[in-house]
Amino acid sequence: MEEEEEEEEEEANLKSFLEWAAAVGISDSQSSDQSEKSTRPPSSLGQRGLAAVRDLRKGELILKVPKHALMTSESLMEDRALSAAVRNYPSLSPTQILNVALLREAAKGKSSLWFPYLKQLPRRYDTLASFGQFETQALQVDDAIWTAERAVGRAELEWRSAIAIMGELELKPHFRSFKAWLWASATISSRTLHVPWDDAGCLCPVGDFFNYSAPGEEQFESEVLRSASSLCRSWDATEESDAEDISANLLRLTDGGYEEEVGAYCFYANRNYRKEEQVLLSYGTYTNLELLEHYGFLLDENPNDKAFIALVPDIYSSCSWPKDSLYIQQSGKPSFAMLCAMRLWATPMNQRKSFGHLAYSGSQLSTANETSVMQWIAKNCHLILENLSTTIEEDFSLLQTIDKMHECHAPMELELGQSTIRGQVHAFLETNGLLNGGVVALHWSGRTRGSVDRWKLAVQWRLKYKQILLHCISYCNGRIRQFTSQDDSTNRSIRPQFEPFG
Ligand SMILES: C[S@@+](CC[C@H](N)C(=O)[O-])C[C@H]1O[C@@H](n2cnc3c(N)ncnc32)[C@H](O)[C@@H]1O
Repeated sequence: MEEEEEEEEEEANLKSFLEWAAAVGISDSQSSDQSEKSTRPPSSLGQRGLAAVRDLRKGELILKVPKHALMTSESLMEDRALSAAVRNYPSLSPTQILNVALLREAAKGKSSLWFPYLKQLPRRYDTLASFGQFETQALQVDDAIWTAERAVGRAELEWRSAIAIMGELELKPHFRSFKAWLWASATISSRTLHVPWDDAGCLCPVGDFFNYSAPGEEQFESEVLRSASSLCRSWDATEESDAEDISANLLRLTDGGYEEEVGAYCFYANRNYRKEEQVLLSYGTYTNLELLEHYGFLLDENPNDKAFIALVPDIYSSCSWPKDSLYIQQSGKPSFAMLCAMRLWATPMNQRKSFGHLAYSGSQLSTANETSVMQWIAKNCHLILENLSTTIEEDFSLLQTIDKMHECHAPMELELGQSTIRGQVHAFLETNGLLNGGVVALHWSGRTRGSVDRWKLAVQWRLKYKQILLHCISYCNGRIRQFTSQDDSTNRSIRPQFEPFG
């Protein structure tokens, strides 16, 4: 019943928002003819989003949001009290200012110009900053746990340093709370679009309804090759020099932007769409952990996903590649830089200089060297998988159990086969206060549903991580098998400097 009421309320909010959007001139077609409309919310595709109402061609303008409808720090500063207060706190960052301004606007209720927009915004987000202790630990991998803890810590720090201005603005305690701050900062993190005049970006009504797809290969390659061409030039065209390796941090692709001459934020179809298909936008190139951190979701198939494994300090110091370029790709293949760095590291110190050029060009140095590198990587991926507290199979079962928990709302009806899973479900119920004297509480509040969703995201993330490591082991073993079945015609007599399986 509670859920039904919520859905009805959401529908009503969406309806009044769309009426408001049309009234402020947000338009999804180039003409006023309704048959020319290109998109409509909501999509019938799970996530709230935008669907094509007719076939769309690549490059076609699909949405225009005039500047006066954008919510930016600049537009919100028309509130004199706000702009005066902001002047008194020069150390606040652009994002903190937008955060405060958003909370102040939300606190105005119906008297805000953006009320219909604010009312239909999600009430809850699953970005990493909203992860509790249990959900954070469920990520299992140290790097990810650290990223989540950093996100929470940063949000808290930013909130603390904005308490004074929120007090000066006399925001009600509810809007000054850390919970409200997290809501505003997740709204900004997951919904703002880039504008040239403010680092905090803008909230773009209707424009923020587009869901995400990773940059398409075609689009990705042309953009990457263009922006990375200068780097590529110095590299040999070896099989490892795929564009993905070089470019990950070079670009942030989008399919829309603010156009000064039009005075509006304009969105274009990034490919052809069939009628009823969901129109997606590429917010940029993100790993699953980054998507989780900034947007609160992850992709089942993310071509930009990466798994980082701890390398010995000597590897980092023996090369000039930045640490974040040394990773395993979604396919399981080590990144170009990771291969170069490891080949060099596996070269005796006195030969590194002479083989540096070859290593940096992405070439294999010798069969022995390559075999050692592959063995080292495979062995370490194995060790990591062994040391994580659940296996891939257990994570799969746990995800099924979590889905059932969602459906039946009463976990005591669940068949909890494996003891690891039983233990994890028990820990979840206990952490969320759902075990009343050993009996599972039947009432699942919105808060509990949020915790279940975030827990599921954490398990999905760690499962993807483990699958990348597993693919990597297969990749390395495949390479080793290749070497053992072929003559070492490229052996340049460099001996590995370590015994991987010592
Ligand atoms: C800019 S909003 C897009 C519209 C959003 N779905 C809504 O309900 O308003 C970005 C948010 O949409 C969701 N989202 C976007 N793309 C997604 C995808 N491919 N899969 C799952 N969720 C997605 C995430 O919650 C993300 O934080």
